[in-house]
Amino acid sequence: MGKKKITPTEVLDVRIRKIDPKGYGYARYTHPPTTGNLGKRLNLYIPNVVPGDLVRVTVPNAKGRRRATIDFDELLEASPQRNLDLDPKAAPPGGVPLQFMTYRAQLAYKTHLVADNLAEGNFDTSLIQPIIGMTTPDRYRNKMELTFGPNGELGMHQQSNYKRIIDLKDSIIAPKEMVEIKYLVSQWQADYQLSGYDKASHTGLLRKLRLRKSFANNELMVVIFANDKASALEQECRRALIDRLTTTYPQVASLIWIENTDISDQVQTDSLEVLYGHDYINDQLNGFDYQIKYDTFFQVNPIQAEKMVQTALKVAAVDATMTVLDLFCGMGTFSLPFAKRAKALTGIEIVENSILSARENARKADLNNTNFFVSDARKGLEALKDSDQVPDLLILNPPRSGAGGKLMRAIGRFGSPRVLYISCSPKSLSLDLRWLRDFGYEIKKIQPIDQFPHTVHVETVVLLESVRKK
Ligand SMILES: C[S@@+](CC[C@H](N)C(=O)[O-])C[C@H]1O[C@@H](n2cnc3c(N)ncnc32)[C@H](O)[C@@H]1O
Repeated sequence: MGKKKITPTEVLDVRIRKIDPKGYGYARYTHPPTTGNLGKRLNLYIPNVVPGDLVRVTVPNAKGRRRATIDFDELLEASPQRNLDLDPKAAPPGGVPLQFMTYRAQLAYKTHLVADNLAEGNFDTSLIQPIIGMTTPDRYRNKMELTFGPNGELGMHQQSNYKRIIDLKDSIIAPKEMVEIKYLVSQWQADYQLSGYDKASHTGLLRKLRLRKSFANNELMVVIFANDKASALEQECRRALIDRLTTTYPQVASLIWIENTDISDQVQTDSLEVLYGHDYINDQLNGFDYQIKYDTFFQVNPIQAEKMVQTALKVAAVDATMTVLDLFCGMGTFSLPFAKRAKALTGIEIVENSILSARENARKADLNNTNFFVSDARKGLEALKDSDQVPDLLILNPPRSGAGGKLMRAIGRFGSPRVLYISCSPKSLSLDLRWLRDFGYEIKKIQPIDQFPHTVHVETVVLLESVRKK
């Protein structure tokens, strides 16, 4: 049997051309004629770099490869877009692929992202307003979700290898006390020798740690997802978790244990036990109170969320004569401020807990002109179709995957004179908006807002008007 041919490892110096949608730097290497691999191109995807960096990489088996995802060995030349305050090798991972880019460069990158995606749909990109950024773009998140690994890790899935959990040391976007609570929980786990969940064998107790924080009220929620009930814990172990958390952090207003025995990684609930406090925390946004449960969606960056709602109100120019429909309304982040100015507002949302909160939040704000109901957005829209009143303004703020063609066509047929689309994905935004063009809608305003510094995501508020003659 002939020996398998081993092609040599190559050490290459490459310049980063751009950041791809997942946050990897992209570099291209074309093999020179002398290597006998003439003109063949090797596409390299390199984390923790910025466009313009010159880096050295070692690529195993380079000759026959077309692509490689690989860490760099050495930063040979830093791009002007690089944040030189951060040690290029020292910063921890954690869903923040742009953390090495200056914040100014991040904002420019995101503006391009919005423009490129809208240009692909042949939309007028001259309507794009200067992006609204943060003054201090660090430690802004009010929610973190960490995974327990089978070897005692507690952190994030590695981007290039989902099975591997990288223990979280720190994160530029997590509030300090969330990072400290991570250490506290890890210590408790080690002291009581509790196993982390192993997805492959479906064994191990602890699965996920979800932390939520109200910046406005200084309240914390700690949620542990486990493969068994809390009653499986010994009394002392359970007591230690509660005592350690609540004495060190008196702001813990809710500690919840959720049993999730499902084989899939989806967060689901077999049973829920409140170990301490309530099953919610209270937060505020734009002067409204919001009750947040473990599974209710709430905008993750409260400082920017306030600016986003203010922008939406300004762009849509709602007044007391207008009726509003808010699809994907969540707990009413947009609904409440809009209802305060409008004649009436209907909100539709699929998560029951969110609708219960939205009703309660509206009641606390003395808003008697709201009507919230649990439904899939498209089915809810269908149900409203037969009522004689088409709302003057339709708001939609779908998840990152977008609304999709079926719903967008239904919105087009529904025929509200104005549509306000708030999107956290320029790609799905551009795809969704193309559907509305066929129904005679034109874009009037486009406002990007950086809700997610250090990540590749960006929020965009778009106002459309129907220009079709009735
Ligand atoms: C990006 S969030 C926006 C929520 C709200 N507008 C806010 O700002 O807080 C999207 C919301 O859509 C909800 N959702 C997801 N799929 C849905 C569907 N098919 N129909 C209705 N709501 C849905 C989610 O539960 C989530 O609350």
